[in-house]
Amino acid sequence: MGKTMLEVDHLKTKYITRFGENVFAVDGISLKIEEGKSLGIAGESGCGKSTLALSLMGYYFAPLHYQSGTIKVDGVDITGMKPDEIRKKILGNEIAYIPQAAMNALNPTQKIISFIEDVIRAHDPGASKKEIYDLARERFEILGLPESVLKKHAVELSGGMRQRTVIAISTILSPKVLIADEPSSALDVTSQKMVIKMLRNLMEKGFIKSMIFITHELPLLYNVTDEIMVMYAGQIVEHATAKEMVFDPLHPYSKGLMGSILVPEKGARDAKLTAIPGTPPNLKNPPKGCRFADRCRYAKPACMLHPIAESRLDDGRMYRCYLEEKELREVYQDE
Ligand SMILES: Nc1ncnc2c1ncn2[C@@H]1O[C@H](COP(=O)(O)OP(=O)(O)OP(=O)(O)O)[C@@H](O)[C@H]1O
Repeated sequence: MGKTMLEVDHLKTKYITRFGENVFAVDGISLKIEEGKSLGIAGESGCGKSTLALSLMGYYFAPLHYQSGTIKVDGVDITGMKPDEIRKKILGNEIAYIPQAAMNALNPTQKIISFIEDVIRAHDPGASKKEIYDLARERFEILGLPESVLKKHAVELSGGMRQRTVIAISTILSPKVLIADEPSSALDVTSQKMVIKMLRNLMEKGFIKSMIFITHELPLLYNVTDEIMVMYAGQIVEHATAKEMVFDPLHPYSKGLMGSILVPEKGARDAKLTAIPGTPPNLKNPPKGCRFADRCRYAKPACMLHPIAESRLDDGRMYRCYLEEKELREVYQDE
């Protein structure tokens, strides 16, 4: 087993609305990522993926609040750190984050090299301009980005190039964990492929030690990550290897999401992806039983009665369902 880069234990975080209501967006999430490994997080819009990303980085600014659980990066517990301490000690060198639509967040009046100077100097105030330029040039070259980009402004770059540049800037300090939230979803297919290739390259070269890749585009994850975690209504409903999740999903919700991957035509795939009837529950007042029960075609009355605990198979695969593995496989086979 490799060294554990990120370990999260029963993390609970919530939004407190201006009416004082609690929205339990991350409700007891546990996960572990080893050095050299990547984890995909998938689920419908609103299931808590982005909130999980913010929570992992200790980004607790109202209305988001920490409730309980622990987060360790390379063995160091960062759970209780203040946002200022997180910014100085963790962000950039321990955990790097690429938010949704990151490529549009670059200040258009700043040159790319000056963003890199900001990131490096936040952790090493004494670094000289030349040292920073040399490091940036070398990194850009290894990642297949032209050196000329360093002297350009963000507005001078195409969308795909801007996104790859943001990724190069965010990972310049070789973080232990990269959290990429929908890093390729706003791009055309060719640029998407280049972004994915770049992320793989960063892992292979050891410039990032581990990665979390968040997306609602499930087919992407099979090509990018070692493991996949499916989230539903703030909880994990299944965590398996990417291969298991794609070819042999166990939880009825994963089955609904993943069953579509093998359909070759994009149109058909999209049609199936939106085909799970119903909508996720309101996280202000989630159901006390299985959160997916009212959309699940295999639900039994007992599913609604009590919270569903996580079950673990012998190979370590986790799923959260009232039905046992054997029952699930039988009902799937009968269809
Ligand atoms: N500022 C906020 N105040 C209150 N509730 C919020 C806030 N931001 C998000 N939420 C709620 O938290 C839940 C999780 O939202 P989140 O954005 O993390 O989901 P997501 O899976 O990342 O969705 P998407 O794929 O659309 O980004 C949703 O129910 C959402 O309505």
